[in-house]
Amino acid sequence: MRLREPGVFTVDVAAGELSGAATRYRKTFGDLAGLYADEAAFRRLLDERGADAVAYEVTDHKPSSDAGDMIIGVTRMAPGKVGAEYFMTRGHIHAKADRPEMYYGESGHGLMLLESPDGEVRTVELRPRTLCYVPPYWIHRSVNVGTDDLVMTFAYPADSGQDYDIIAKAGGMRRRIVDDGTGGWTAVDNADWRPRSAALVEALYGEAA
Ligand SMILES: O=P(O)(O)OC[C@H]1O[C@H](O)[C@H](O)[C@@H](O)[C@@H]1O
Ligand SMILES: [Fe+2]
Repeated sequence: MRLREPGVFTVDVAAGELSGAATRYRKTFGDLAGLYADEAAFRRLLDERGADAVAYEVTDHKPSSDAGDMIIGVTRMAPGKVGAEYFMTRGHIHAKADRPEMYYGESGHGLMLLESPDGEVRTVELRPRTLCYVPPYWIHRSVNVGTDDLVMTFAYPADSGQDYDIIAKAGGMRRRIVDDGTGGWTAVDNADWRPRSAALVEALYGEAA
């Protein structure tokens, strides 16, 4: 049996990264076209910051993509809004939909926005030392509802994969996280959202249905 070597990494909370991790994934504002409700505000943001400005960045350790192995890393998200809508990640369901994930708040104030295949919605607030469990089959997206960088450590099974189309095909997630008018957050309906067909929901659940 050829074993992998143990790894040790440092969560650099101030830098918002996993020091020593080999891979880095960056999403710029230019990558996030179509995500936000207020398109004019989105164009203004691109003009002000430039399409290449980093919206969020992930540093992670991906030892393999084997079933039973694990990917660990750190996400850092900038604070801000597009119109009333707080900055968020693209969001996904795992390509192997029955794979879970955990997120641990390191700094900042965030939310995990979750949506089940048949359109149930949950929000979990993330603050330092909050551990959020994302169960199998839930679409998930992080939202920075604070005024500082949101930094989270995460871990998920190495064979999970990410499917982004599930959100795009539904016209986004069912709810949008917006400023409540006093600097807090509230969830509002996304008028563009369309329910998934029963056949698609069943296909996602596969043999577990
Ligand atoms: O994949 P996105 O929806 O763009 O979110 C960015 C990242 O969020 C989390 O940190 C996940 O664990 C990463 O695997 C993911 O890549
Ligand atoms: Fe995930």
